[in-house]
Amino acid sequence: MTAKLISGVTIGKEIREEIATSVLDLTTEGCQPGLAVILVGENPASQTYVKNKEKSSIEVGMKSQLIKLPDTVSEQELLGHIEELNSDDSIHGILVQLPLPKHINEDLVIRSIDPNKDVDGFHPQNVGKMIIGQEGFLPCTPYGIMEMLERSGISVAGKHAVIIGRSNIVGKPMGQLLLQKDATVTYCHSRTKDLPSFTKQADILIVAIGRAKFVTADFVKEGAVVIDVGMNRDENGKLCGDVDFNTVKEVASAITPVPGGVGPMTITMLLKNTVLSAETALQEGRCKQQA
Ligand SMILES: Nc1nc(=O)c2c([nH]1)NC[C@@H]1CN(c3ccc(C(=O)N[C@@H](CCC(=O)O)C(=O)O)cc3)C=[N+]21
Repeated sequence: MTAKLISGVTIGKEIREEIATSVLDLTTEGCQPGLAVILVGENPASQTYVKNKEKSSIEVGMKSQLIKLPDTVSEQELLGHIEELNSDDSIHGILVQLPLPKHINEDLVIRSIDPNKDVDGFHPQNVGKMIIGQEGFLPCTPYGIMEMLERSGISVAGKHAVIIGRSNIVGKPMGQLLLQKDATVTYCHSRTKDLPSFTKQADILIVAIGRAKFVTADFVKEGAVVIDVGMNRDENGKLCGDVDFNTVKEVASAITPVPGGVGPMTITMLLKNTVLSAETALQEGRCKQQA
């Protein structure tokens, strides 16, 4: 059996077309959505991601603002930039690229972002709202995965979803979103004993561990849906996921590739959240009238 490919590029493109329409409407109404990205330091991977975000936001017609700071920047100065963006009515989304240098307190930085502009969905207020099912910004990677499943016609209710990884930005919220759609959810992590005994039960397997090609065919039940959140470099320096794509595609019923899977969806949902934020701002009269 060869699995159906779930393309984040194709599904992302479909959603970005919807987003572009909303951006045009908002712009006509005097509220062009604006996304600000703060990048601290010169990490090449981060620079690539940030460039990608900037390009994508411009493609859908948004205003994009990139603030580049040296990795010696003080916490106070960084907080000053966030404060300024918080009170800028032409900015609806603020993203501070993580990770930050060690001398900066990441939690403090995240908490300083106006929850109404927290398009990453990392602020504790948005995390709390997600857990109790209230409206707020959903974290982009899990949100993108839910959209991929839905738009691929994969139902979640009653399915056993097994998640490998328990980070605050992927694993934990992923389980919550799946639970909200009535999946039975199991979390696995680095201390889980006999990992394959759990993953082999999965109807939907979400892999977010950060180890290249770690999940092989013997971890996967015949017919399972496999979502690869990994972003690694293999021995040849090529981008690869946490899933051994070539063996797993022979047992899975559907699988996401890397690149071209979850990554593009993460950026798509960032744009979606920025549009949602601008729509709220317009409704609440917080939108700066633009030329
Ligand atoms: N505050 C914050 N928010 C983030 O959302 C955030 C972050 N910090 N720090 C880093 C991670 C990583 N991340 C990616 C997004 C898209 C791709 C992506 O589009 N990847 C392409 C390939 C890109 C390439 O060729 O390198 C793909 O999978 O096809 C990758 C990685 C967002 N992150």
